[in-house]
Amino acid sequence: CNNHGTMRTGQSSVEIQQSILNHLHYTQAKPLPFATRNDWYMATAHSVRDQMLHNWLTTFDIFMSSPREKHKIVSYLSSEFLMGPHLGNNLVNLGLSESVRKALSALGQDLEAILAQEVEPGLGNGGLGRLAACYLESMATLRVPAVGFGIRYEFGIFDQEIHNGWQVEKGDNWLKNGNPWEVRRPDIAYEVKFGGHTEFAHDPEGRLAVRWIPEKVIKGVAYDTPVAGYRSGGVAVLRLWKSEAVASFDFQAFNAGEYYKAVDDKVLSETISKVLYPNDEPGIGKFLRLCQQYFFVSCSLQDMIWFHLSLGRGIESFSESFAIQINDTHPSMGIAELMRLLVDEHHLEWDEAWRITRESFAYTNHTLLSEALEKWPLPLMASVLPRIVEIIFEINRRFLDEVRGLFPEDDQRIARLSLIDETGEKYVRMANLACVGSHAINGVAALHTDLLKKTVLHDFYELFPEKFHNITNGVTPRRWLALSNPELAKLISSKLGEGWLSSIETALAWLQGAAKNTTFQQKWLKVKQANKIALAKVIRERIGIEVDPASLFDVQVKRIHEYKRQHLNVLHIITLYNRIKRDPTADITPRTFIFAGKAAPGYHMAKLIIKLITSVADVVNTDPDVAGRLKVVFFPDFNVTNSQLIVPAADLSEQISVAGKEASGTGNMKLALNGALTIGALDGANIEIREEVGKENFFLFGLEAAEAQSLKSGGYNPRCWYEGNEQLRQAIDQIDAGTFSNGDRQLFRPLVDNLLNRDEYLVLADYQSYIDCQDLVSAAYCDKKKWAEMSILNVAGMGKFSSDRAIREYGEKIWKTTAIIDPTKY
Ligand SMILES: CCc1ccc([C@H](C)CC(=O)N[C@@H]2O[C@H](CO)[C@@H](O)[C@H](O)[C@H]2O)cc1
Repeated sequence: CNNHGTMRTGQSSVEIQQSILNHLHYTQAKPLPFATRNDWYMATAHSVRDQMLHNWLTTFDIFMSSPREKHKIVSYLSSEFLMGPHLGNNLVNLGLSESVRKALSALGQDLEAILAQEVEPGLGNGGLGRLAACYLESMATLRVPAVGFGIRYEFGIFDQEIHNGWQVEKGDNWLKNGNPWEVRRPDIAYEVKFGGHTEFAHDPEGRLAVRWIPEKVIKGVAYDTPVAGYRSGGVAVLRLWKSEAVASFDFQAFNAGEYYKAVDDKVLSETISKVLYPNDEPGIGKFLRLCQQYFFVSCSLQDMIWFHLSLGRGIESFSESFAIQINDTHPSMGIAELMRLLVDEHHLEWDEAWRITRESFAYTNHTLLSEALEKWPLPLMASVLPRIVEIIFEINRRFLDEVRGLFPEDDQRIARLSLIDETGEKYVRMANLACVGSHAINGVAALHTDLLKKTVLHDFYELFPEKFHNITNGVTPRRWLALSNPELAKLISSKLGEGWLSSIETALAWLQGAAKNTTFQQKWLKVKQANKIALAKVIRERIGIEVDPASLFDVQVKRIHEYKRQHLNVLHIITLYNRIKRDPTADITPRTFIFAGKAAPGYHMAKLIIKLITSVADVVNTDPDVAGRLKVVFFPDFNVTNSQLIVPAADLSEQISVAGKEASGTGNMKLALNGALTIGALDGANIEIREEVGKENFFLFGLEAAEAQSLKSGGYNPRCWYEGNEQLRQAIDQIDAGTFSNGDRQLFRPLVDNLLNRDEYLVLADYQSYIDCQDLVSAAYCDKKKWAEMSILNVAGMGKFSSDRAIREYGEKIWKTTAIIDPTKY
């Protein structure tokens, strides 16, 4: 027993049984006969949490007792962490699944039912948020000292319901039953200033300094959630900030009978961490979003400085303690905030402060969509964050002086590089601030990083080529294989033995040897079939559609966005439908098309695409000529839990964004890791997946990024492609004529107009190549043996796409961190 108090970390099913009963008694305070399903879930969760907190405190001790300079802490700043449900994943990573299953069944409880009790924390929109979660788990697995800093939104991403074919958003009150995985830290709280003005003043030591007199001060309180590594004893921490009023009750106002005023401050203050913004592509930034971004970076940096100084180190060595990664531009105000803290509060000279800041920060870009680069209206930022704007001006003045030195007379370049966009309304360019204030900049896939250097960040690449790195995304094989597809994981273990889950980079390739083995192929297909039958059951129960598990499960699951081209997928479905209508005896490979994904509430074209999918489904699914050979399903409320259900059942992975638009994609990796074959263009990480699995095991179609770019800049006229292709024309005419909308010709007019007149994402240009490629897929699927071989080779080629590999690269190329070795283990 160590100095962490009584031993509560027995791992035998009997000890766990006792621990669960203890928590039911001492934590849930529920007499056994009255325990609800949620009480059993909470008690089980607390028992598992005990194990993780023990590992965390043990790891922390090792960290604190190891020589200071040896370890740098990674601070991953992200406005989103899409963690998914914790219990199942923690059981896999701690190796407790079987003993907890046994303990619960001894107590008359079923683990599956308890698992289903957990409400997932949907604190993210999509790729960016989920990547942050996979990276935290890999940092814990690799024992890299790491903290994920973010916002504890009270309401996460909305729950999606489909009413009459349309998306309807429902508030996500995920904390309604409480959250057993977090620990509130009332003693870890920081004040954050907003509004007001700045003035020069002499500080107590007589130094002239700038003082920020805020109009409002908000308190940020930390909530810690441990993130377990896979069988490494490592633990990372997710530290999320909740906004609260400094004084949660104004007694004077109350006495004066102003009851509302008494709690005014409380209500207002709590608004900052109230809800996640459901957009995954930036629009004009909202005031609250700006406050959210500044709030969590200020709390996080104050917390890092406090910890650094508590190690007895001087502020000047701050960058040796922390490697700060900003997840896209959302936390980039941290650069100006660290300057404010170092200059105004710790009285460092500007240059010294700037050295520390640059050495500390690194920036990851996740999107190429130019309109996606965040920029804040200067007047808004100046009124909310007056001191931050002054610092940004000073950073800009010094930076542009540097640039003028290198490129005299090149005013265009100066204007493009400036942190302030002065073309029309004045804006602060957050990507420019991120590039100037960081020592490293990376894209998330080879093509993406290349395009960053050539396009949106070209000027910065010319200025700081040494800063640019590529680190292709990765996903954790623990959640996305071992947890969501245990039968496939077992089958792989039968070939690779144990341990491969923490070294898939090297281990998975060994599967190649079994790809042609008939027995192994049959077992492989059997596992896939079982996953498809399980999904078919859920689709029948939740959506009321009967799908055939023997059909090809064709899956497109991701946020709804025109560049991801869900509507191109629909054009294929209509084309197949017309083939059957033309000749009902035609030989069609039966397919079940499964779509899932949320549309940003204000993104009307994306919502119309959902309506198109559900409308085509209503016609195709009930057409007697089709006779069930085609089924179209829109699976509602795509989130981590539902993704874990759908991904293992996929035969075909739709990665059909137009080349040059999808930065990387991570769904493509999860689906291939679960044996799906990919149909895709040469976009994002598709290119690297195709290289790793073998060109012959990938269904490629479409224009390449350069071709797409030149077609667009060469005056692309989509109407020509429409007129030049009978099948395409018929499909679009049907949508326009109301074939899928009970004759209503207005409903899809905006979509048809867009396709015929703009088609920014080259749907019509890529249509025929896509259809031809899909015909190859249908033919290939009929040869089960060949398909099984290709599926096995896809999984064998997924080693590179482990988030462990990506984290190792960040450690080597950017953070210069080393893992915390557990002396007891080695
Ligand atoms: C301001 C609103 C907002 C919110 C999120 C974002 C993200 C950058 C969008 C996003 O999730 N990008 C995705 O990031 C993944 C992880 O790197 C990539 O795999 C996807 O290609 C990329 O679209 C932009 C703007």
